[in-house]
Amino acid sequence: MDFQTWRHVFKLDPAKAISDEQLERICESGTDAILIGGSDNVTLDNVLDLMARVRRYTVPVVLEVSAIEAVTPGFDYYFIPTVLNSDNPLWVKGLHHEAIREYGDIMDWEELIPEGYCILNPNCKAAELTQAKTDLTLDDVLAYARMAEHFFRLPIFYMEYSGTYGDAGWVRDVRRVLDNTRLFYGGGIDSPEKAKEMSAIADTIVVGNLIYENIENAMATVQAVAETDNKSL
Ligand SMILES: CC(C)=CCC/C(C)=C/CC/C(C)=C/CC/C(C)=C/CC/C(C)=C/CC/C(C)=C/CC/C(C)=C/COP(=O)(O)OP(=O)(O)O
Ligand SMILES: O=P(O)(O)OC[C@@H](O)CO
Ligand SMILES: [Mg+2]
Repeated sequence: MDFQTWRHVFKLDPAKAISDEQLERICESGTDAILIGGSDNVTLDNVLDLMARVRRYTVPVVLEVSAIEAVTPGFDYYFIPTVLNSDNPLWVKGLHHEAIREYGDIMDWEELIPEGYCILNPNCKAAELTQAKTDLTLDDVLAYARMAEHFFRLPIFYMEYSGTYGDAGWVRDVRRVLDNTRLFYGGGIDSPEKAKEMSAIADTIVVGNLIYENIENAMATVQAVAETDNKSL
């Protein structure tokens, strides 16, 4: 299992309810992985509950850590966001320092995958929580992408438009400046057409809210990505 080959990922929010039947469809959909994460009300109880339910299936499962108290063993990977466009150091490296003080001795570093987030929707919860500076120009975003790849050498640069569909032109320009860092795109994918458009550009697309809003469309994004490649960029 290697996250570097993933093209489609579903993000499940531990704070939201999902039926067993819907969860089965998501886990057996052919998606490359299930990412468990959210920006608020993430507790150890709801993470453990969702992990146990997803573990019935063979799909890889990742915890995207947003709260230290909800970290628990049993995941294939731990994705750790650092918000590059926040000027509050807590969200860049502060909580990370605290968590490494707590778990540094027992950590399997191979399972820990840092993600350089650039949050671009000013109205999403994650932007509000982390005080992200979202009034950015394309040049600002390109600089964050280059910083992720060449300065911090992060394996993932995540363009986060959570809740709204992003600018495909910007995503394309960012993709063109990245060689080794993988570009994740997430936000507002609510149809197979949008999944196709973004997966023709980004390395990996993340589908979140749609799971809870329109499960049929969510399922259709998997096939749409399977039919799309991003080789011609
Ligand atoms: C015991 C054991 C197994 C230990 C394993 C070792 C391990 C993994 C230790 C943890 C190490 C570590 C460095 C942890 C980091 C701790 C931490 C809390 C870091 C801060 C992360 C961060 C910047 C969070 C801010 C919020 C954010 C960017 C979340 C990402 C997910 C996201 C944007 C979800 C979307 O949110 P949603 O709820 O859907 O809201 P909207 O739809 O409104 O956007
Ligand atoms: O919920 P949506 O808008 O699909 O966004 C997916 C993901 O990027 C959220 O962190
Ligand atoms: Mg969400």
